[in-house]
Amino acid sequence: MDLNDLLPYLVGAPVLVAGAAAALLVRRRRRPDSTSDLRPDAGTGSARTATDVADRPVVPTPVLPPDVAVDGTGGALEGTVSDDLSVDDLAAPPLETPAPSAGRLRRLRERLARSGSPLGARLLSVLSRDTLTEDDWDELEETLLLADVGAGPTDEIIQALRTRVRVEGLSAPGQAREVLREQLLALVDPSLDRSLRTEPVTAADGTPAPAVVLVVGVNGTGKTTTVGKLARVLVADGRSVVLGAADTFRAAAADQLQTWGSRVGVPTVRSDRDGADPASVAFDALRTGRAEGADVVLVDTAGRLQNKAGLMDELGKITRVLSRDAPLSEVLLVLDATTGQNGMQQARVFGEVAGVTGIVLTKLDGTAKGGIVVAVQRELGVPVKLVGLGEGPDDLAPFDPEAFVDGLLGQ
Ligand SMILES: Nc1nc2c(ncn2[C@@H]2O[C@H](COP(=O)(O)OP(=O)(O)OP(=O)(O)O)[C@@H](O)[C@H]2O)c(=O)[nH]1
Repeated sequence: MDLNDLLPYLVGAPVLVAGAAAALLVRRRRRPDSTSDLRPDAGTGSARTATDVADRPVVPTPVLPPDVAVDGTGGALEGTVSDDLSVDDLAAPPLETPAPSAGRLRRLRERLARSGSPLGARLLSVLSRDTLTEDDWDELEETLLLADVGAGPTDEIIQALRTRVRVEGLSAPGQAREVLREQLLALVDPSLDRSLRTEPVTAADGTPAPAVVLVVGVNGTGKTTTVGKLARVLVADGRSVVLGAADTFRAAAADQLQTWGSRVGVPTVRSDRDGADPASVAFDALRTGRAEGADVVLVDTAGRLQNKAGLMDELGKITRVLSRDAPLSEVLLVLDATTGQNGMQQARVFGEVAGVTGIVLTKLDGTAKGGIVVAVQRELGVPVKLVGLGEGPDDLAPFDPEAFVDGLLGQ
C-alpha cells in the first residue's frame, strides 16, 4: 500500500472522530432527562455562585461542554421540557468575581461630567446670580424642561424655589446649592421603596420557590445587558441565579445572555429554535430554578412587538405561566435615558400592560438630562430602582437619590 492508498484514511479519520464527537454533543444537549456531575452544583440542589467556586481549584476549560440538561424529576412544577429547550452552561470560561454593587452610583458624577454640564450645575449657575430677574426664572424653567423633568415637576420646583428665594434670600455662600439640593431631592423622592425583591418566596403548595424577576422594555433599551449585569450583582451578593432567555425574537440575544451568565457561573435556559414560544422558555426557566433550588430566576423578554395588542398577549402569557404558583417578585421596565419623551411613551404602554414594579434607567452615562428620573417616576408611579452607567459588566448601580442629586450638582 503506497501513500496514495492511505490518503483517504488519513483525511477521513479525523472527520470521523469529529463527527462522532459532534453527534455525542448534540445527543447530550438534547436529552432532557440526563443527569451529570457537571450540572451546576449537582447533588447540592443549588446553582453555582462565584463565591461557591472561589475556593475550588482552577480547572481547565473542558473540550466538550458539560452535560447540563434539565433535570425532569427534581422540579415541583408539572410539565415536560420541550425538546428544543436546554439549560446551557457551556464550556465555562474562568469565573469572574463581580464588584460589589454598593457605592457604584458615585461613578455617575464622572460620567455626567464627561457627557456635558449636568442639570444641577446649570441650574446653580443661574440661581447663584445676585438678583434673579424674570428672565433668569425663565432660564431655570427652560433648563428643567430641556433636561426632561416634565412640565408638572418643573412648575413645582420653580414655585418652591421662588418661595425659598423670597422668604430666605440666597445670598449666603453655598445657600443656593443647599436649597437646590433639597428641592431636587424632594422631586426624586427619597421616600420611595427602591429595594429589589429577590428573596425566595413560598409557592402555593408551601414549598420554597425562587423570586422571579421579569425584565421588559422596547428592543435596544438594554434589557439583555441589564439582565446580565443584574445576575452579576446578585452573584456578588452570594445569591444563586438562573437566567431565562425568553427573547426568542433575536437569536443572538440568547447567546448574549448565556455569555453574561457563563462568566459568573450562572446557567441560562434557552430555546435552540428561533421564534420559539417565549412563555414556554420562561416556564422552563422557572422550573429549572425550582429544581436547582435557585434564589432568583431572571427572565429576559423581546418587547419588539409592533402593536399593543400583540405585546399584551405575549407579556400576559409570560406573566401567567410565571405567576401560576407564586406572584412575580419584580417586573422591571428598562428605559433608555437618552430617548426622552419617546421613552415616556413606551413607559406608559408597558406600565398598562405589564404591571411594572420598578424602572431600570439605562445609558444615564450618555446624557446630562437626569430629569427623566423624575418624569418617569411620576408617569408610572413606580420608583427607579437601578441605573445603567455604561457598557462595562459592572456598570449597573442601585439607584440612590442622594448620590444621584449630588452627581447632578457636580459634588
Ligand atoms: N452607554 C451605555 N450603554 C448601554 C447601557 N446599557 C446597555 N447599553 C448598550 O445598549 C445596547 C443594547 O443593549 P441590549 O442589552 O442588547 O438591548 P436589548 O433591549 O436587550 O435589545 P433587544 O435584544 O434587541 O431587544 C448594547 O450596545 C449595550 O451595551 C448603559 O447603561 N450605558
